[in-house]
Amino acid sequence: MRQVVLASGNAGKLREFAALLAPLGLELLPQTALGVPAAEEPFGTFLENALAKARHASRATGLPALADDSGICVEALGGRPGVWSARWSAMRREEAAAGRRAVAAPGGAGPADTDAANNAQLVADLQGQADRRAHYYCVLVLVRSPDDPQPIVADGSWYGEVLDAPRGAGGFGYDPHFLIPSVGLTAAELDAEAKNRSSHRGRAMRALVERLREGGLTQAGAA
Ligand SMILES: O=c1nc[nH]c2c1ncn2[C@H]1C[C@H](O)[C@@H](COP(=O)(O)OP(=O)(O)OP(=O)(O)O)O1
Ligand SMILES: [Mg+2]
Repeated sequence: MRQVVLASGNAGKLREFAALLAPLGLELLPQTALGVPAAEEPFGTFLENALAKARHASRATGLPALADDSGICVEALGGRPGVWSARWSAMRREEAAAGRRAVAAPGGAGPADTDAANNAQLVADLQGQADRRAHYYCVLVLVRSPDDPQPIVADGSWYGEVLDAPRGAGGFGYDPHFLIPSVGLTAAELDAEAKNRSSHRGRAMRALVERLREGGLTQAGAA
């Protein structure tokens, strides 16, 4: 296996993957460069959404595909935004309009909200809340074909706290509001290498590489 489609349209993720995967000698092709439209991600688990994204990109291109589904899970919000992270501000608007907490599945193929809107929503949700604990979660799924019976799966978490006031210009998404207490910096204040060393995505990627080294891909005839 040399060419792999990256089943993501998120520029922040793509930058991080380029660094994380450089040592593997794989040629990574962002799905956007191949004209693959965003997949639906309607499920209530990160795993199911990642699998759907990987299959979608592999089916569209005929290539192996790697997908990432990730989000921020906040203790005081019962683990939300979670799988709704990319569409959190729209989700909360819909809930407010409906006057109740939504039970429906996450956002389908609708466009993600801007980071600024999602961050503002999260800060508003935590107004007056003393418990700031949160973690990022990332699951990666690699399929060799759209019908691969043995998807390779790895995950990772990164623990921190949500800050009201943003700090830092690196990273993407919720990073300016995500404080790592042990270093006293937000994820957006870390340089790219430092973020990859400790992030949910970095951990998941290293676990995935471990799986690949165990023989997953070379045995499967996709080389
Ligand atoms: O390291 C991170 N630093 C900050 N924010 C992050 C991170 N990792 C995930 N996140 C947030 C961004 C987005 O609000 C959601 C992912 O949503 P998710 O559906 O997996 O990605 P996406 O829609 O942006 O792109 P795509 O589905 O094409 O990969 O979690
Ligand atoms: Mg998405």
